[in-house]
Amino acid sequence: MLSQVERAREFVDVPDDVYPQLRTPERTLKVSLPVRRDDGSVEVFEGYRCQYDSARGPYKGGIRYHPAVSMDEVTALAGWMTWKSAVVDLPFGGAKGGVVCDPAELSEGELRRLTRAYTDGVRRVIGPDTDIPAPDVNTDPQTMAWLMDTYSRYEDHAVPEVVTGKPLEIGGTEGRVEATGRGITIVTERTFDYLDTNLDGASVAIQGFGNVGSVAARLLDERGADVVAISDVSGGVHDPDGLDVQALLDHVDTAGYVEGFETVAAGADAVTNEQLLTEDVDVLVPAAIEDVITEEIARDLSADVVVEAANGPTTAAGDEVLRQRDVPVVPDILANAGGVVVSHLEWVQNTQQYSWSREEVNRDLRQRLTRGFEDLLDVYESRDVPDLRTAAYVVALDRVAAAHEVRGPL
Ligand SMILES: NC(=O)C1=CN([C@@H]2O[C@H](COP(=O)(O)OP(=O)(O)OC[C@H]3O[C@@H](n4cnc5c(N)ncnc54)[C@H](OP(=O)(O)O)[C@@H]3O)[C@@H](O)[C@H]2O)C=CC1
Ligand SMILES: O=C(O)CCC(=O)C(=O)O
Repeated sequence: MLSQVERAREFVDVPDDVYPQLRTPERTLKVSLPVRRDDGSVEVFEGYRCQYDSARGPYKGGIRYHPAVSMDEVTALAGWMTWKSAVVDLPFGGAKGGVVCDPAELSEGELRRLTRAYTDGVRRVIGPDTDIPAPDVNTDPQTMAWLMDTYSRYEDHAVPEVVTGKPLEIGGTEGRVEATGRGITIVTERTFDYLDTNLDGASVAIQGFGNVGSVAARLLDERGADVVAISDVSGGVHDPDGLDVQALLDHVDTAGYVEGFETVAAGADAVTNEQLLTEDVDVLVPAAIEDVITEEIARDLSADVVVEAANGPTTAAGDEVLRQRDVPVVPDILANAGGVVVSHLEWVQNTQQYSWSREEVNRDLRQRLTRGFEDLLDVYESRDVPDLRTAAYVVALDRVAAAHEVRGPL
């Protein structure tokens, strides 16, 4: 993350006394979370909340449950949230949280108690005007409902605006569950317009079939693209004539994993995650975890365009190879910003006790992502920046640095 900011700095006039403040998070809280397991024993989990920068507004960012969560990971993710909010011009700073755990090994009751323990642990640093969490990997509207409920118990009244991505029944917004995947579709359309090519019939490979990957697959398919490869942690499936996305959704609903779809779908073959990432397709959409496009994968990558749905899917070395090979990469901080754009609408609705329709939400999402894309292209075309990622960081760094500067010297 710092190398990306460093590269953008060559093109932005960031005052010397502001830049050091952008290189480290403002605060990181580490919490120990005692949770009663279903067998009566107590296990202590480790959780984090990193608040990276708040110059432009309250901290904002998701919470992840995953075995690989660490302080370094949440710090990088919180930094990316800062640049993401800025590139689409939301009045937010950046944060991220996480718990080191394997949710597949926890029952619903254990997940609820873990979420309550996490909320107890971080409740003094989060709040509707200070830091507003949301879903990320392995967390969902139900997780957000438990968080909202636990936080509200301390306040003696309901505080829906402390968290976004909630169920509709407690102040969630229409369109948030689909927002990130819908945003990927909007950004992919805009990329094809820019490259003067047609998305109809374009082949797409998607790594990750969770919230973001599955919605992107469904909407890209509806939009006329051919989704030819999809994977999750179990492996992937490939069909050169296009997968039946709805049938795969049904299969995952019953079987739990993508694996095995090739045995029930005519024309589909099993592929590994590595094979999927190097498929010869028009668009590759990494929508799972960080660091999957390594230097080696980048050398073998055959896609014409990469649209980064995951946060940080490309390593610094992989990025360098793609830059040298002139493979256009639509960077995560713009491509997957649809989630936080609609989270912002949810937060505004909650603070104003108002609600917008799904059509209004989707219209705002399209407008804001399109404007973000235009801002990025303005920089890309008018300044001598090497790639779209650097252009996005120039837009974001400019805005965050300006906020620090106008708030005055130390
Ligand atoms: N949710 C949101 O609104 C936003 C999410 N993002 C980013 O998008 C990415 C996906 O998030 P989201 O869809 O919410 O998460 P989910 O937990 O809903 O889905 C994650 C998907 O990735 C798969 N996966 C996990 N590990 C691997 C692996 N090693 N190889 C291949 N696939 C793997 C999972 O498989 P399985 O289910 O089998 O474990 C699952 O299909 C993350 O990088 C997240 O930070 C970005 C912006 C907003
Ligand atoms: O909706 C949000 O507030 C943030 C979602 C998120 O964690 C992300 O964009 O990476």
